[in-house]
Amino acid sequence: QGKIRRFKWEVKYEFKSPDCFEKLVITVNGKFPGPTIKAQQGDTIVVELKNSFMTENVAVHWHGIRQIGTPWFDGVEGVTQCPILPGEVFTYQFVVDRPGTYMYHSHYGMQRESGLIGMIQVSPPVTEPEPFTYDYDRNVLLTDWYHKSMSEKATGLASIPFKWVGEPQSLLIQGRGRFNCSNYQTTPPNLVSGVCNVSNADCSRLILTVIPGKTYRLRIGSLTALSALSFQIEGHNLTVVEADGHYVEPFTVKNLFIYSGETYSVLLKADQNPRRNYWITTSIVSRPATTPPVAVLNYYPNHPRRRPPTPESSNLLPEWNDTRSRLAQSLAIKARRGFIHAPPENSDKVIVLLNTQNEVNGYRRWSVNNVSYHHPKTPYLIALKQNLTNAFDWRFTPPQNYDSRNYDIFAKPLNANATTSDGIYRLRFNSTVDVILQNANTMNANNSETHPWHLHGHDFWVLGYGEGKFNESEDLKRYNRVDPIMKNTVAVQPFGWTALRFRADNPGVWSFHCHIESHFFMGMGIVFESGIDKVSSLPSSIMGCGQTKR
Ligand SMILES: O=C1O[C@H]([C@@H](O)CO)C(O)=C1O
Repeated sequence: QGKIRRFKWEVKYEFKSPDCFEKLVITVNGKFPGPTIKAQQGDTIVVELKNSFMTENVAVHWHGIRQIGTPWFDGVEGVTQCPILPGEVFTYQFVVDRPGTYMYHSHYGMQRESGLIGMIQVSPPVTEPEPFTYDYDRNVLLTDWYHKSMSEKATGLASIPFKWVGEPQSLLIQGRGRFNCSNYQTTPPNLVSGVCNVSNADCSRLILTVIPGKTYRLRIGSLTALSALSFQIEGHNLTVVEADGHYVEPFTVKNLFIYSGETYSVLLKADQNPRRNYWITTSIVSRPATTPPVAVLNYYPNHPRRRPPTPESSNLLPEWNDTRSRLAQSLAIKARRGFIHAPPENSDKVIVLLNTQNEVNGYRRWSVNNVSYHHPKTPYLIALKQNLTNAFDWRFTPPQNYDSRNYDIFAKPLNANATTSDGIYRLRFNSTVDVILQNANTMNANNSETHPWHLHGHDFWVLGYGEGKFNESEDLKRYNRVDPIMKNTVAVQPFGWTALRFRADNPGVWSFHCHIESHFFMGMGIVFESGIDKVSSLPSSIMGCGQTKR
């Protein structure tokens, strides 16, 4: 029987300068990133959330928490709940059932990238210690940062002509980065006037102080809006021990690749020359962009402000387009011996999901099997449970086995027109489902992007990755059926495929989508339902919109 941990949160906008440029930032109780939730496996988390925005709705997703028995508190506006209106208080209540590193963030429109983010640390029961030891625990939450508002970006994506959000202005480590203010005078896309002050305390360099000889567990999470990242600490190795709440057979990296929606725990031993400090960097990979923010690893008792003797740029960064190295890390991640949950031997169903960039009525969109997703006005969970048969397109069966065999993934789509729908994928309760995420060329020649896919309500086994088009007769043989890691977020690489398997054993309605904020907004997602008849009666707090309006 766990403890009940109660939190009272107020979310609002405040002026802050996380990268020295002042803009509106969402804070939780005045903090950005929000407070860390610390709990033990089996505890119940109760968050009383007050929406103090003047004009915006909100909903908060507890990323990686499966919400077993509480599918209505998954926090996805349009899927599991009506949005929380300005001035309202909404109470989330759920059990954290597994130890590990998780995150929380807004799941309303593109609001996540305005700053409603934070971390969740769940410790195991004392009788089941973790299979590694460390002296101290530190959060390293990574984000990319834009100076335009969420509304401006979302409006651009939903306009004709299409206005792409572009690359972020900076990267933040624990909410702090550094924009080169002089760029505002020189670089055309950044010609915006505003307060940019390099001596603002909000953007002072993040200092991670370590005691020589001690071991640190860095809980690294990424909630970027767009960017895939590499994280590195000059002169130090990082030993990966956890991914998305599952223990990893330890392996060592110099550059940790991390996609939006993923968490990793790495062990850092302070075993280098203690008479100096070292650069900590993160950089964008898989897109040709550079905005390296730099933090400092400070060896106690050196002065935290003492500059490392090397240039900031001396920390070796991977090439942005080195897909092979990223794939190599993904392939190196295996479940830890002694903690392997073998996947079911066979699946009941295989769903191939072809990821394409398209147009729908002249609007630029992303589609899955040629269908671009949009939220209904009445959340699915309520519509399905209450049998509201005209709340969304119940008759529509998404093309689960869309014939992608003849689709040329290396070319721009021949016919780029897709359709749009709010139809869902209904899965037999307790069935085992394989999903093949198949990447393809975008609407630009010779271009394919990285997409981190996040599944709500479940963890899945990552069975395999590959380059090119998935080929059943060949690639099935390459699946890892022995010690695959379980995760909730996994990347599909440019022109590649990723295969995963999960058990549809959590009654509810669950979103499965690209964790790139603008891609989901542009339709890159689907919804799974299973076991709706096993969902107990819904709390009235999630209602009040669409057909649930009284
Ligand atoms: O969705 C996207 O749109 C742009 C580009 O494809 C538009 O031409 C881009 O880089 C995306 O990720």
